[in-house]
Amino acid sequence: MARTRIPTPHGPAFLHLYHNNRDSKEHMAIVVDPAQFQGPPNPDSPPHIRSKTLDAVWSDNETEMDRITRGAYVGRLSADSQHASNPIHAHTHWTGINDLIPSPLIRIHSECFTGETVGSMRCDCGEQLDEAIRLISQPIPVPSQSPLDPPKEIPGRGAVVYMRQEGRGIGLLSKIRAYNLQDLGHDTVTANLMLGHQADERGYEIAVAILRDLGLGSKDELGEGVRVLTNNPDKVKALEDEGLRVVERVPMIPRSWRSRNAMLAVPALPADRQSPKDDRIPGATLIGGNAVYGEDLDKYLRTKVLRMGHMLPLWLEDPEQ
Ligand SMILES: Nc1nc2c(ncn2[C@@H]2O[C@H](COP(=O)(O)OP(=O)(O)OP(=O)(O)O)[C@@H](O)[C@H]2O)c(=O)[nH]1
Repeated sequence: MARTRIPTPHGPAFLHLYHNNRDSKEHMAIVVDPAQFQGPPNPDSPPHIRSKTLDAVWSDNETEMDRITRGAYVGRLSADSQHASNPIHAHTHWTGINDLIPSPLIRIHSECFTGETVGSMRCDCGEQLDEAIRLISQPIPVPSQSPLDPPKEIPGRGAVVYMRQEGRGIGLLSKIRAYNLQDLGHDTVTANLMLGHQADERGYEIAVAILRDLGLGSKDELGEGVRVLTNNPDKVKALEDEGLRVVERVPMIPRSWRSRNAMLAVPALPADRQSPKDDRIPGATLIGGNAVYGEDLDKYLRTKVLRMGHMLPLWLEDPEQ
């Protein structure tokens, strides 16, 4: 594996690139943990999110420069600061107010060339990737331990695991064929099935192995269960089945659905159809409708809710009804 620093619009992060022995792809983790840029861990703050394989010594003849080049350095690498990590100290356990701060926030993101690179409006994948990094980077309020202490904040911490599972695992070629079937009127689930695929062919073994390498969600780590950003209950179950310790599901609301304009565009709903806080909504119209989201994205999101059981806290209205 290798790691490097990447500045993002939401703050600094580390990009980790992983090889694996299950497939031929390179999967990634974008680690948000700004405290790491300030130097080695200290026992009074949450542990740094560090890769165990990165910090390990790889061979007897590995030089300091080899370790630095592959990313095993602490703090921010610069011409004045060039020290490889000391694997013994890289995973200092935190002795502090462990139970007062929320567990790290993570998202498993699946590759989407069309949505992320081309900016296709058939899905919201590009927005979701950016939004996930933004949400993970949000400062976390820490309750004060005595009435005399002012409330504090610590930097947001967590990771996006970027899995090379294009088209929910069916690959780009099949996804493009599925798009054409969608243009004939089929939804994303039916289009997959017509091509001989399952609705969702993704697996999470590698994603959980990456998180384990980062010390996140492992049952053997001190207090580091994870909060998972997703609306997909099957994803949460699949992650738990692979051994991830999930302490909370955090909804991943499409950004535009929350915007003021979207809310203003909501037609008045009868009292018996008020939006519940966080549950699957059978039946019904995309708040804001095509004017805000576009027809293709509208259909994509509706199918996620109505056919794949995604938990979006918004009313959907079926135009056919
Ligand atoms: N087969 C197929 N895949 C699609 C289509 N549109 C987007 N995708 C893929 O769907 C995946 C994105 O799904 P996610 O946004 O992670 O959705 P999810 O994991 O089911 O649920 P959330 O975690 O709630 O977002 C990516 O791999 C996209 O390439 C489509 O029309 N057909």
